[in-house]
Amino acid sequence: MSTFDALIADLIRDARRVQPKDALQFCANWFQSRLEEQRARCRDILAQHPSFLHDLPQDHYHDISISSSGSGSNFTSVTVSPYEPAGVSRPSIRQSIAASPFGTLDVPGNALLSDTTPRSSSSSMLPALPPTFRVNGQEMSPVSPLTVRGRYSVHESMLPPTQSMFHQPPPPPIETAEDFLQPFSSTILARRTSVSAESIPVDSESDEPLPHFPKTPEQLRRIKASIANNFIFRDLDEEQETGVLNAMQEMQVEKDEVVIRQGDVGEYFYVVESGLFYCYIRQDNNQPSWYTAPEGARTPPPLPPQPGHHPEFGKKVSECKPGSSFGELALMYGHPRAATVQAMEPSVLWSLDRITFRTIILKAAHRRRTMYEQFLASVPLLTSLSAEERSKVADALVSRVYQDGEAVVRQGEMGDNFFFVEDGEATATKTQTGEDGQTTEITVNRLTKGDYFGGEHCFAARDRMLTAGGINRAVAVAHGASCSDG
Ligand SMILES: Nc1ncnc2c1ncn2[C@@H]1O[C@@H]2COP(=O)(O)O[C@H]2[C@H]1O
Repeated sequence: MSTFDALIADLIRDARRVQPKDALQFCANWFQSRLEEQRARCRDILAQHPSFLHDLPQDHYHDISISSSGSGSNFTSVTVSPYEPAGVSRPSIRQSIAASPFGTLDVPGNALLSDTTPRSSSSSMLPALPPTFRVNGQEMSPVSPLTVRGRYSVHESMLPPTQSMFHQPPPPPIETAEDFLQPFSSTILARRTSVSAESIPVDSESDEPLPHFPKTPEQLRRIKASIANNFIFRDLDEEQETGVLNAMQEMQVEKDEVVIRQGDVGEYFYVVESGLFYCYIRQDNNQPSWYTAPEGARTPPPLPPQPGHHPEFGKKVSECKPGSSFGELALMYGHPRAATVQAMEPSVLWSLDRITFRTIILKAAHRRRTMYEQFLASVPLLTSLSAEERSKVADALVSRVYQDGEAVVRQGEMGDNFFFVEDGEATATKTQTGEDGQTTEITVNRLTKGDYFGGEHCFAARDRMLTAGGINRAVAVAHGASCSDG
C-alpha cells in the first residue's frame, strides 16, 4: 500500500470510529496532527544526526501549490525542507510535552505559541519561540495542508463555516506554496516509528524514552486503585502498566480550576483519583477560549442562558468521578479538545502525557482490537458483519478467564452480557425437578471456541446454567452492546 493509500485508510478508519459532525474539520485536524508529529520527529532525528541532512535528496519534500484555476497542469512545485536548520531552536516531540498539564497549547504548529501569556513555573522547559519551518528560505509556521488561508490556520480551522464567515473575509484564491503537502515518505523516517498506535504496525517500538517520575509506594497504591476499574487500562500487560504508572504525575486541583479547555490542543490524559469534574460543551461555536475576533468582525448574538449551561463553557454534558478519566479524545484523534473540564471541588488527578498515552495505551488497544477482530472473524454468528462492524464489536469485548468449574452465568439470573467462548470449553447445564421433587442437573450443551451464549433478548437460553467445564477464556460483549432479535 502506498503512503498515500495508507494515510487515507487510517483517516477513513478514524473518521468512521469518531463519526465527526464536521467531517471536513475532522480531516483538517487529523492531517494537521499527523504533519506536526512527523515534522517534529524529523527535527528530532536531525538534531541527533545532523549528518543525515546531507544524505537526503534536496527535492525530497515538496509542497505543491495548485493555481486558482485548479487545473492539474498548473501545478508548481516548491522544495520545502522540514529538516533545514532554521536559525531558531525548534521543538522536539519531547519538548512538545508541556511541563504543565494546563499548558496544552505548547505544541508544534500551534499558532498560540506566539502568545506571550506567562505560563507555569516550569515553562522554562518550553521552546521560547514558535516552531517554524523554512520554505524557499522564508520562515513559516506549520499550516494545515487542507487549509487554503494564512499561516495561523489553527485559528481559522477551528471555526465552523458559518462562524468563520462572521469573522473572516471571503477566502482569497489558492495561491500560496505551502497550502498542499504531498504525503511524506522519507528514508529517514523509516528509522523511527510513529507514536500513533492507530496507524503503526502493532509490534513496532518507539525508541523515544518515556517520562519516569519516581513515586512512593503509597502513590503507586493510589494510582492503581484509581485505574483499577477503568476500561482504558484494561489491555495493559505488566510492563505496559509499569510504563504508564512511571509516566503519571500527581496533580492537586483546586475548586473551579479548568483542567481542559474546549478547542485547545491536547497534551495530557487524566485519571480522577478524588473529587468531581464537570464536562461542558459549547455548541454555538468551536473556537478556543483564547481566540479573539478580528477588530470590527461581526459576532453572532449571545444565546440566552439555559438550564445546565455554564455561561462561558456551554452545556454540561457529563461528570467525572473518582476512577473515571477524561482527555483521551484529543490524544487519540488529534482533534482540538472536545469539551471543557472544570473541577467542582478540590480534586486529585493523575496526568499522563500524550506520548506515553499513544505509545502504550493506544498501542495496547490497537493490538487488542486486531486480536479480537481475528477471533470474531472466526465466529459463525458474526460472518455477516462487515469488517467495520466487527471492529466495533471487538472494541466492546472484555475478556475474562474462568477457572474450571466456575459458573459464568447461572440459571434464572438476569443477564445483560453476551458471551463468546474464546478458548477452552463450557458446558450448559439445566436443573430439573422430577415428579418425586428431586432436582437433577443435566448437561444440555457443550460450547467450544467461537460458540456463544447469554443475551437473553437474543436467545431463549435463560433457563440454562453454564458452568465453565474446562473453559479457559470467555469473551463477553460489554453491557450495552446491541444484538438483534432472532
Ligand atoms: N459528551 C462529551 N463529548 C466530548 N468529550 C467529552 C464528553 N464528556 C466528557 N468528555 C471528555 O472531555 C474531554 C475533553 O478533552 P478531549 O476532547 O481530549 O476528551 C474529552 C472527553 O474525555
